[in-house]
Amino acid sequence: MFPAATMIGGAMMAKKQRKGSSALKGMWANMGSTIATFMFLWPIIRQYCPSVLRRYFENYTRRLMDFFNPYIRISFHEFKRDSLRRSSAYAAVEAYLNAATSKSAKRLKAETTGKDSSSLTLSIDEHETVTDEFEGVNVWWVSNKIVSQSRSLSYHPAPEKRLYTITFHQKHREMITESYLKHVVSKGKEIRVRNRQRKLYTNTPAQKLSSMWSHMVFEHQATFETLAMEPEKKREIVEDLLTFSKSKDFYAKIGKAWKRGYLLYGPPGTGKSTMIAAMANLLNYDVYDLELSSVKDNTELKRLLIETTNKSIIVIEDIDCSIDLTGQRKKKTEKSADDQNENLSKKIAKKEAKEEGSGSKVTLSGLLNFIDGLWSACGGERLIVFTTNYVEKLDPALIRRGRMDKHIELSFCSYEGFKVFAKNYLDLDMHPMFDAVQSLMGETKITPADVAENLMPKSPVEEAEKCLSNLIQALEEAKEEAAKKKDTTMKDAVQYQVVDGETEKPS
Ligand SMILES: Nc1ncnc2c1ncn2[C@@H]1O[C@H](COP(=O)(O)OP(=O)(O)OP(=O)(O)O)[C@@H](O)[C@H]1O
Repeated sequence: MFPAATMIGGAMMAKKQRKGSSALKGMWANMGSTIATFMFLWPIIRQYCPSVLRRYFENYTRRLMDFFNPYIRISFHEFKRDSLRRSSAYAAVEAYLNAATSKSAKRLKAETTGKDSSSLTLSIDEHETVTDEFEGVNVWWVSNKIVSQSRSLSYHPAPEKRLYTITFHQKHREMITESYLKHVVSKGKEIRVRNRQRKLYTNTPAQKLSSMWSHMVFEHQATFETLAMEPEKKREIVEDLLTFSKSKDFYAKIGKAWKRGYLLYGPPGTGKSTMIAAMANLLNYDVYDLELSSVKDNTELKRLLIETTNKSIIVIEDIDCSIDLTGQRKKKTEKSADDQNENLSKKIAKKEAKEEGSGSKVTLSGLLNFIDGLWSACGGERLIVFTTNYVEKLDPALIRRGRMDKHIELSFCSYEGFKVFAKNYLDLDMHPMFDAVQSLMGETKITPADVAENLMPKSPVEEAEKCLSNLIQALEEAKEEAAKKKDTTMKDAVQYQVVDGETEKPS
């Protein structure tokens, strides 16, 4: 009895379900044909419908669809609105997606970027959708591209604007906006730091208008290990740099912008530029090599500063002859008597030639503002490095502590410095010829650049002894030269006394 009743009930249920599903099918079929008819008619409506009415209609259709659509979309645009600066959130999302989802994507872009230029980096191709999962919730990311048709945006470096869009169900809104997106951005930033390919930027005048940063990959191999310098001094500089890079909270606590100024001074060829490269390699920073004579005025200087990124070194080389920082353009330099001044004259003349063309109007106050004005506090983790061969020629305001926090003198090569070269260039820790080098270095001056040049093997088979004897010969020549110079100076002084004597007592 019971099973029979169940069977009848089951049959009735099945009949009801069949009826229901055929009604549902009919409804879908009707809806499908309505949509098809509408889509067929829409171009005709679009053509004859007045534009105001059409916009009104489109607007309401979108609102209606949004009302029924349970999915939320958030976009991350490559460039901030009305800005040439790349959005850091976009860059972080890009890095995150490339690492997290490129394995599941079906269409990928391959580029030779990254630390090793021989290896390929894969990233999601345009219009590709990838799924990511976070705490059991699925989200969908799409990579998009908008090609700008507007002529007014022709100055924009990228007429194609890229964006990433994330779509998720509205019931996960809180979790996605408060946890997931933070997770994506922080992970993406971490990945970027790990894969960072450091860049060397320089400001080049764009079509004689204003200068813009352009960059190339920074591949200088100098490190503090290869830098020839007294070990104690080197350790102190390395500690100073590392302490700076870890002091974000300290700078915030004392209310100072997170930046530090370094003044590197010393004769040509003593390793100022080499030290900047070693600094960048130690801290993994980008380098902005600022050519002041190409900067039109203080406003442009400010803009260039704003465009620099965190974790960077802003370098102004040969600051003493970059531009006239006293308010007046430097006059053509008179021919100086000694070698050092001759060197300075050449540098100034070269910069002046550039200035004549560019007409830089950057002033000392503009530069001081650049270093520690309000704008300089934008961003953080930046080193500002000035180099000069003639520290005494600089305006004290420019290099006072607080602006240039650390003054580092790079001087002639010491015996300790030579030992670093011998180890790096010749793989020698000790050699009987070292004594001769040490004693000559105590008697005469030689720049690290000259030591490097002499120790460089001139052919693949040249032996270490030959390189050392080249250096000894160079040191002996430098000693002789110095002695000759001293002799001439003394003779001149004696002559002068005699002439003086004669003037006092004419014969
Ligand atoms: N202290 C050093 N350690 C290692 N190499 C050095 C050092 N000083 C100079 N050199 C070598 O000499 C070359 C020139 O040095 P560098 O350009 O750094 O000198 P500089 O002080 O910046 O000169 P300038 O004042 O003319 O710009 C470098 O390529 C490097 O090989």
